[in-house]
Amino acid sequence: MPTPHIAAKAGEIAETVLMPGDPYRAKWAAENFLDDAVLVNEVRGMLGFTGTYKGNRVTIHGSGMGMPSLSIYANELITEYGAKTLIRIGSCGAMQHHIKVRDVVIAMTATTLSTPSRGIFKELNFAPCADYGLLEAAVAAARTKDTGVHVGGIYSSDVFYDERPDLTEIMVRHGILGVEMEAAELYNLAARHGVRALGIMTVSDHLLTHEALPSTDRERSFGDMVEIALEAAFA
Ligand SMILES: O=P(O)(O)O[C@H]1O[C@H](CO)[C@@H](O)[C@H]1O
Ligand SMILES: O=c1cc[nH]c(=O)[nH]1
Repeated sequence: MPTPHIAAKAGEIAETVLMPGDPYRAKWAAENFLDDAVLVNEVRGMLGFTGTYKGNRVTIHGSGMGMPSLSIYANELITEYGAKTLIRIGSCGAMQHHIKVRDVVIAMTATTLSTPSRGIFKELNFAPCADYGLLEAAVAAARTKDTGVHVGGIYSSDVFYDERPDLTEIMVRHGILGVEMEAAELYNLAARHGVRALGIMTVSDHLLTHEALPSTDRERSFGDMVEIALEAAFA
């Protein structure tokens, strides 16, 4: 400590870490939802802040996009800084007609074609799984809000620009709620290290209707999701 990718000193990272893909979403969330937020990392522009929420210490740290990037930050946060609860606060593309843009999706599990853990699991099709206590608390927190909430399986993709309409059709037909790019490996790492993890995503675009929010909204407008994550972490 510090690590190759995180410059925070010992004790500057909280046991509870919220992880958006976007480092500027981390900044916005820290400034708007934490008290006394302090910048604790900016190596490579991957911003991390530590502050408090209702008196509880929290770090909000970017993961970057994609499972290899998330894997670097989550590994270092867990093994070097002692993170015990990691909640992804992400965006996703909806894959079902009953899900609307700006609804919140809470991931029980995440289907993949591959993850950075494939080399460890080899022939084993390990089922990445959310922490049930966090999941239950997040659903309860979400039910207190007006936002639509959906709980189920998502797809963690290695690509944003997908060239497999056949695969999308299969996932839609099997009830996958949405697509994002990090949750499966977060769940794999949490299982490996015995910590808690949950993925909460706000729908930023729709694969079936082709609606899409602008990047500024993806950075600065997903407040319900941040509050759901914070309430779940300390329930
Ligand atoms: O908005 P974030 O949290 O980055 O999440 C989604 O957005 C990125 C792609 O635009 C990927 O990281 C995907 O998982
Ligand atoms: O990975 C992602 C994230 C948001 N929207 C998508 O379509 N894909």
